[in-house]
Amino acid sequence: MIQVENLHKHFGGFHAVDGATLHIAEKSITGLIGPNGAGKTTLFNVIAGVLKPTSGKVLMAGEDITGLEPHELFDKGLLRTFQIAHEFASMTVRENLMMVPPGQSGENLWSTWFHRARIAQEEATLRRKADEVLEFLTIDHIADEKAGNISGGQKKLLELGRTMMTDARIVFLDEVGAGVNRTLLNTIADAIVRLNQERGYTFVVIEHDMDFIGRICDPVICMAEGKVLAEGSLDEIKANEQVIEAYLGTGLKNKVTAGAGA
Ligand SMILES: Nc1ncnc2c1ncn2[C@@H]1O[C@H](COP(=O)(O)OP(=O)(O)OP(=O)(O)O)[C@@H](O)[C@H]1O
Repeated sequence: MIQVENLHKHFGGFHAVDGATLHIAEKSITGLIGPNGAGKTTLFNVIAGVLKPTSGKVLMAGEDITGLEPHELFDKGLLRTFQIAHEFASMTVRENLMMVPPGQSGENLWSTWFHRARIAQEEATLRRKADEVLEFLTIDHIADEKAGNISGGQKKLLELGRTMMTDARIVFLDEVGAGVNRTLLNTIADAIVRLNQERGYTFVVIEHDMDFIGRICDPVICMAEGKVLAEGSLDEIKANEQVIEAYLGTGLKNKVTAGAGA
């Protein structure tokens, strides 16, 4: 579905992404792992239009989407989640969802917000959809909470919920598990798997928690120093000498060589 060909992203003389080539299969939940500084987030940001590549290509279903703006990619169903913006913290969880009507690009959110007549017209439909999303994610009990007051894990679920208000087909999730308790992490994992199986979402997930990766991701792609080192099941990745070498000395070695996915 997404083909990345010899992608480079340089910051001055520093090659954060240094010739990455990879394929993300349609309807997969692809895990992207690698030691700190491997270039995972930079790669995400280039694919999702947040950063322009230095060189290389990104294709989506054969179409060249290299360097498109995030709102153009959004219209094609490709988006990466972002933390709930500061401005939305004082709105309720349900209102945060209702701010993201299908086919509505991020750039237009504010203009929509100011055109309250249009909001009013669509409100009933949006509210119903938002409530369905909250129920799907099992966070309907916090619908009326201010988004700024909910826990880190609930915020992650809300980020996921925002994608469900759109016509998303492929969603990039960066470090979903950071600072999230185990129970909510399980809820997030379940939601990702259900969205994948029941609604045909494709996911690309960056995560350092190998249990989480092992539980939901196949295949797993390992990056190091801006390049793709290996791709396969987590067990295959864990047995790969180059991968083990890349993790040596990072403190993550034990995480990649033990436990997860086994
Ligand atoms: N805007 C920037 N300017 C200069 N260097 C940058 C910039 N963004 C990222 N880098 C550098 O590029 C390298 C790759 O960073 P990136 O965040 O993509 O890695 P990562 O694999 O996501 O790491 P982590 O797992 O720690 O989040 C790092 O050395 C980082 O310092």
